[in-house]
Amino acid sequence: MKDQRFVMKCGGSTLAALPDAFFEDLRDMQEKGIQPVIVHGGGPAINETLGKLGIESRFVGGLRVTDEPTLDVVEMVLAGRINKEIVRKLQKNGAQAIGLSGTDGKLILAKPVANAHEVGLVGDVTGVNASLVEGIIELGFIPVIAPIGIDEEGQRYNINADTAAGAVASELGVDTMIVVTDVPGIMRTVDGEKIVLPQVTFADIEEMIRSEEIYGGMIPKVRAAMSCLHGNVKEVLIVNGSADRVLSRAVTEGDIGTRIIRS
Ligand SMILES: Nc1ncnc2c1ncn2[C@@H]1O[C@H](COP(=O)(O)OP(=O)(O)O)[C@@H](O)[C@H]1O
Ligand SMILES: CC(=O)N[C@@H](CCC(=O)OP(=O)(O)O)C(=O)O
Repeated sequence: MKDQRFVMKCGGSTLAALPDAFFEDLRDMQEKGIQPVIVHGGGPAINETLGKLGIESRFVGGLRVTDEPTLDVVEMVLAGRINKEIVRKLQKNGAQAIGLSGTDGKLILAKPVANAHEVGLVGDVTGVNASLVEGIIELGFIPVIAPIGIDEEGQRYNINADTAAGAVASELGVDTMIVVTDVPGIMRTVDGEKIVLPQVTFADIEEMIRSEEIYGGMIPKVRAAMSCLHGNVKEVLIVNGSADRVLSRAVTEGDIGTRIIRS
């Protein structure tokens, strides 16, 4: 990786299980002058809290159907519980971190998604306050960003965390985005055996979506990957968070998980 800066998206599927070693790895990278920017999810924790409140979770095309009461819970869980938990774990392992939501300093500007009539207050990113993120990095902190967006009128939006991370990576102009999840990469069954594909192109992805070999939560990841690879981002890596030294291996060696490239 030429760039010393990268964006990492950390999925809710894996957050609770991330070992201390994962955060120590981030600390070591920070000490070496590598600058991670973290965007996180938290879908399972949102489902759990909504469930406790007796609110049913509904998804259309992988996006949570979000009204104002749901958005209160989404913001509370993502910008409160999960964001602060990540910051605490980083600090406990010797890294320096500051947590913010996309609404702070209008970090993530958003507009309603095209199918807002179906999903409600779900947003697409229209802009990222890159200078705010850069300012935090310059101060020596890892920015930890919750995927809530805001528009110029002050309306909040729930944004899929993969989509938010892709937009942040694009706007910061980093070379690499690393998507940390609960599987070792994009998998395919070959001769009855499940294998991890070391590299996939856009054409491979489109074919695997058509054949339903890529489904569910993997779809927003590959779509966000393709979208940021249309811009300045050169590679997106999908990796498993519990693999040993996964981030430094992804950043320095790139020999882990699935690499998505333009062609
Ligand atoms: N081809 C594929 N290879 C690997 N995982 C896949 C594939 N297609 C769909 N998936 C699913 O995508 C899931 C990861 O997405 P998701 O659960 O939304 O994670 P996260 O919370 O990290 O965003 C995997 O656990 C797996 O069930
Ligand atoms: C619009 C939308 O669906 N937003 C997501 C935001 C969190 C997320 O994306 O978390 P994961 O990365 O863990 O899936 C949600 O409400 O669940």
